Parts: sequence; structure tokens; C-alpha cells
Amino acid sequence: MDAPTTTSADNGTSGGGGGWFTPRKQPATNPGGEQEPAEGYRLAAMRPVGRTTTGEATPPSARHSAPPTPGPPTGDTSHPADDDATARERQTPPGTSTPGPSPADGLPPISPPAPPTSAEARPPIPTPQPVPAGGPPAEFAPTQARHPTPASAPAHAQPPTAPPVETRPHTPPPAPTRTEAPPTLSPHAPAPTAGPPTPQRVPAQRPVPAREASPDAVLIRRTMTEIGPVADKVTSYFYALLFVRHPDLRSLFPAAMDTQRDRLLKALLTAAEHIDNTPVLVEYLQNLGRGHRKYGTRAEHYPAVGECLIGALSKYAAGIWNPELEAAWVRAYTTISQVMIDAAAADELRAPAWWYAEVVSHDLRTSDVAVVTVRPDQPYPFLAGQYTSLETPWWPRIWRHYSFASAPRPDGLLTFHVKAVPAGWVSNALVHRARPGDIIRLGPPGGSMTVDHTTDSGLLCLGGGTGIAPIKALVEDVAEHGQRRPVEVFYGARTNQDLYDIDTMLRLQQLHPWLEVRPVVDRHGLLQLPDAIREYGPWNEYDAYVSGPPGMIRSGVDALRNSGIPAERIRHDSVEELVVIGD
Ligand SMILES: NC(=O)C1=CN([C@@H]2O[C@H](COP(=O)(O)OP(=O)(O)OC[C@H]3O[C@@H](n4cnc5c(N)ncnc54)[C@H](O)[C@@H]3O)[C@@H](O)[C@H]2O)C=CC1
Repeated sequence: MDAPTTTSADNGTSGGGGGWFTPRKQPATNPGGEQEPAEGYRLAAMRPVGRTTTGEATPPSARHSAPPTPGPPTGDTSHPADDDATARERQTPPGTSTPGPSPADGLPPISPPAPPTSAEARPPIPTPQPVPAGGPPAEFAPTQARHPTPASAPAHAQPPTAPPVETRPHTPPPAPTRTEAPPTLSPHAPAPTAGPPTPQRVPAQRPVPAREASPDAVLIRRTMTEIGPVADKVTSYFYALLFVRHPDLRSLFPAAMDTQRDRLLKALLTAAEHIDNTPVLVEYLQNLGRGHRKYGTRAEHYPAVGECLIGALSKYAAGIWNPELEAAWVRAYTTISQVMIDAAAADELRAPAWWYAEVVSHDLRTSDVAVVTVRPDQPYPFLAGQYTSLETPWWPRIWRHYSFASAPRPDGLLTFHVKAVPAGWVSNALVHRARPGDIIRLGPPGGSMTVDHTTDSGLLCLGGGTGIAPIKALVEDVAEHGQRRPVEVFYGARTNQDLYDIDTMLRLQQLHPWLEVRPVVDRHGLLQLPDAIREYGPWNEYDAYVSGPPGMIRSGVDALRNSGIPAERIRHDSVEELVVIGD
């Protein structure tokens, strides 16, 4: 899969135990029971453990629970799996949207899979085991008014005009001497803190110790192999089942479900497939669970998704499907959903589900790139290198990811670099329509491409196109920590004109002697950004950060590894990359 295309840094993906496949019609009093078949064959409906008997954690305030309805009431919805993809700026052409699956849309007919032969054929109900959701919740922040105040903060400072950019030869500084233990990407590494709530620090890549796959993992992977050739059909059938059986959930998804539609399923399947990689999965799913709050996802929604997941899998893996396989999936989904539910519940105690933010500055740098600065309606804690999800008033419930282009600032303003991509709904709105005074919504921060301040290793940063945004934030972060660790930035673009933020980067270079910025402009496709780092080095004592288009990340990671940087010291936003490490 391409990277970054799932919440990456997307980060994210759970382990732990805990069952919540419980009776559909008796969630409050029979948490261990089985579901009665309804509408033909169904798995047991599910109720999360550790929640209230209604399955809904009591929101601390209306601000945390009631989804707003910004913009025209189009009926559009957000995509619960959007967080899994760092699909920044990639949007569905407005003219090609599909208003949700239905039999009339050419989707597979919704014929329920064959019922089990007996109640005994059902999978055993796993024992509920609440999963810790990231430590004790921080103090609850009082709810604030949802109406943002008029803009009054200064706009984001503009960079000076720079002279024409030339790629200049450079001798890199000597490799830094490590004075502390190398930065660990261990799943148990402490999360960096940026004030409550503490964003999860989820390294984008982590090696998984080689070990024998668990029996459940073997069964799950067998299913994945079986459905691989018909993945599209599984996806269509899954959503058809979900929306036909649970029409109330339709409003949680975008009206246009074409290119976005498989994110939820993809995230679930990816997580299940890597169910053995518990620490990584836990962090990923916690991030995913928190991110789902802004969609209005509630604990009681998860059983429906689980039912339909199993329904779709059992239909398209019918050749190998049996009670043992089903039980493995039930256990996996139980774990996955429980972690997400617990994380969302814990997050609800310490952070809003979303933030409103007012555009205070809009700087069109090129014909298709804008630098947009917003002021959140209340403090927005994040770490440099992270990203957020963003919704405009013109496309309600369509969320896209953008990285913060600055380290946290004293004035609380947040800046994003947005490139309008062809037929991109959100990106075109942000570049060509947004103006100061417009109100957008922000989801929680996510991503693990953050600086490890416990080491003085050098930073080797590759930023391609608007991928330079988080790199700039990382540079500012290093500067604010007052360290003198070498930072080498390779800023790639297809043309000189595309180096829209070079002035800012050169200004930072002037300010900081430890910073080296090297613009790399494509030479007729012969030299691309990753090629440039091969001309310099050595890099074996550096931590690497890669941000840009998926192809650039792939070839950048290859080039970095070839230059001697171990995989665990290369960070980028990509959940698929994250979870496949170690396979
Ligand atoms: N806006 C944001 O906050 C962020 C955006 N991104 C991603 O960065 C990308 C930026 O897109 P554009 O500005 O259009 O970049 P672009 O397509 O113009 O490419 C930027 C640089 O990457 C190189 N590159 C592209 N494909 C490559 C490949 N296959 N192999 C090697 N090098 C390659 C190009 O040569 C160029 O130097 C988008 O995919 C976006 O999702 C990533 C992080 C943050």
C-alpha cells in the first residue's frame, strides 16, 4: 500500500484482550451472552465492556458529544476511518461521488450468509478484559463556548523574498556523537508531552520481533489471502450490509464513499492482520478511537460494524470459513474495538472531540499552494511533526489531514500548507475559497513524526512539496529546545516555483548555524529528492524524517536505509508501513 495513505502516521494500530461480542438485544444485563440471529445470519451484537450499560459513555458536556452541523445541510458525513489514512490533500472528485452503497448502485446483492447450523457452532464469547486506554485521564477541561471570537491575533509572519535558489554543494557537518542511548522506538517508550492532553507518540515504523504467529493471526491471515482477489467486493458488501442493516450509521460516513469508502474496513483488516503486534496495535487503535470522536462515533456503533465485518468476510471467504475462523475474527475485532472504545472514553474526559478554528491569515504562495493560519477556539495541544484532520464549512463531514507547519506557538495559532489537488474538495476550498474569518473544524492531533529530545542525534529531514510543512515544524522544535544538534533539510520540488516555502527555510538557516537547508529541484526526472541524500552523508548517526508524496517516502526510506540509517530511526507518516514492519 502507498504511504502515507492510512492514518499513518498514521499511526496507528491494538492488542490486549477483551470481548464484547454480546447479545444484540440484551446488552445491559447479559454481557456474555450470544446474539440472537436477526435479519438472517448475524454474529452476536456487541457491547463494549467497561462502559455504561447503554454502551454510551456519558459525555462531559454537549460540546463533546453533539456533532455540529456546519455549512449547508448536505447530509454528508465524516468517514470514521479517515484517521487511518494520511491521505492529505487527496480528495474525491466532486463529480464522481457515490451517495453510498445500495443494491441499485451495482453493489453485490445483500443476501445474508448461510446461518450457522447450530448455536454450538458459534464462537465462544471471550471474557471481557478492559484495555488500558493510555493511563489516567488528565483533568477535565471545562467546556468553553463554541462560538469563536472574531479574529484579532496577528497573522502568521510572512517570509522575506529570497534570491533565486540554487542547489549548492555542501559538506555536511561531522556526524554527531551520541551521548545517550539511541532513541528507542520501543512501543514502551514514553510519550512526549505537550501539555494535556498528551498526544500519543506512535512511531511510524517499528520493528516487530520475529516470532511465531499466534493461531488467531494465522487464521486471520488465511482469511486475508482468501479475500485478497475480491477485496473490492468485500468492501462493497461490508458497507452495503452496514448501511442496510444499520441505516442510522449512514450519516456517520461521507456522502461520497468512493475513494474514501474502504478506509474503515482497511483499517480494521490491517489491525486484525497484525493482531500479534500488540503494543503497536494498541497505540494505533487508541489514536484511531480518539480520532473517531469527531465523527460522532459511539461505543454502541462498534457491534454493528463487527457484525457486518464478519458477515462480509464469511461470505467472501466461504470456502474456508468455519467456526474456528469466525472465533478468531470475533476475538480480533473484540480486541480492536475495545481498545478504540476505551481510548475514546478516556479522551472524552480530557479533550474535546473537535475544535473550531477561525482563519486569520490566508497566503496564496503559488497558483495552487496556500499557507493558511487559524486560531482555535480553545488551546490545541500538539507536538511538532504531528498532523490534524480538518473539515471546511463547504464540505461538511469531509475531513482531510494536514500537518502543522509550525511548532506550537505562544499565540496558539496553527498554520497549514495546502496544495489544491485536481478535483480535491477540501484542498481547493482551502486554497481558493477560504478567507480570514471563515470557521473550520479540527480533529485531535495525531502522528509520531516527532523529535526525540532525549538524544542529541542529528536530524536528517526530507520534505517533498508541501511535505516540507512538518519538517519546518521540526526545525522550529529543535530551535526552541535550545539544542545544537545538526539538522539537515533536503527540500524537494519539481520546479523552482514549487519551492514555495524556501524563503522561510532559508531564513531559519540564517538564524541557526546548526541548520542546513538544501533545495533539490527535479532535473527532468533524472534527479529526485531521495537521490540527493546519496550525495551527502554519512548519515548513520542521524535520525531521519521523511515527509511528502507516497512515492517519495518509499524511495526516500530506501535511500536512507541504503545510507546506513536503521529502519527504526526513520520516521514518516504511514500506518501501512508501520504495521507491515516485521512481516
Ligand atoms: N500539506 C501537508 O501538511 C503535508 C503533505 N504531505 C504530502 O506531501 C505531498 C506533497 O505533494 P506535492 O507538493 O504535489 O509534491 P510533488 O509531487 O510536487 O513532489 C515533491 C517532491 O517529491 C519528489 N517525488 C515525488 N514523487 C516521487 C517519487 N515517486 N520518488 C522520488 N521522489 C518523488 C518530487 O521529485 C519533488 O521533489 C502530498 O502527497 C501530501 O499528501 C505530507 C506531509 C504533510
